[in-house]
Amino acid sequence: MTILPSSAAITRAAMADLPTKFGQFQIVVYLDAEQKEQVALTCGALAGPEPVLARLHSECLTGDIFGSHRCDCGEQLAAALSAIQQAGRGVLLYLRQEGRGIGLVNKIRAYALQQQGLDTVDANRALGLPDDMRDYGIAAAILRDLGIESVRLLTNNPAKIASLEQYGIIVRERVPLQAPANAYSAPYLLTKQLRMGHLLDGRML
Ligand SMILES: Nc1nc2c(ncn2[C@@H]2O[C@H](COP(=O)(O)OP(=O)(O)OP(=O)(O)O)[C@@H](O)[C@H]2O)c(=O)[nH]1
Ligand SMILES: [Zn+2]
Repeated sequence: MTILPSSAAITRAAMADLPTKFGQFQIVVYLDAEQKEQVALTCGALAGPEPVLARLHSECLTGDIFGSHRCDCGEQLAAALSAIQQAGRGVLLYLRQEGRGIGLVNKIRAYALQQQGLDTVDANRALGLPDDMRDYGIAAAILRDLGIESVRLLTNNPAKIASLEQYGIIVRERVPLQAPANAYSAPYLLTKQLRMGHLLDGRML
């Protein structure tokens, strides 16, 4: 495997304690090269060779903030924060890659197409956009800044593991993070399972 240089320029801009309904975190805010605010929520002492329980969470305004049933993001976010607190040591990166990197306007355009019957992959393609535009160079740079060399990654997405490893972070273990499907999210989760290679247990529909 070729290790890509994780040259993403990030600056540690601010840091404070953040008590939450899940437990005590520290929030660290970074600025990336585009001056976008990227966030790490940390729990416990992270530096060193011992693998750290980690979640790389891509921004989903509709799921994370509004409780949308179209996707599993909000539930995954809550489950990841709980799991990190339970472990007593871990990190959640909140990455500003809305809509798998296509942004909110395009994601909502893709939702409108999904309303007409396209699935999440074909909706992106109908807009002339890639299935997934995300890059994990910024995530790798933040993990490295926190002194993290290897992780136990909370994900169902093998592409996320491969991409992070390309930037030189060792993924020691995949920790599944599966939210229950509902009537709205089931077709979306089925597409992720069948067309995007997500490792989801059971039948979605
Ligand atoms: N383009 C597009 N993006 C979506 C859609 N639904 C959710 N998203 C975005 O997808 C991202 C979350 O990606 P997921 O594929 O659910 O999860 P993942 O992060 O790849 O994989 P996990 O680690 O297993 O959760 C967020 O940025 C969401 O805003 C959709 O229908 N179309
Ligand atoms: Zn979502």
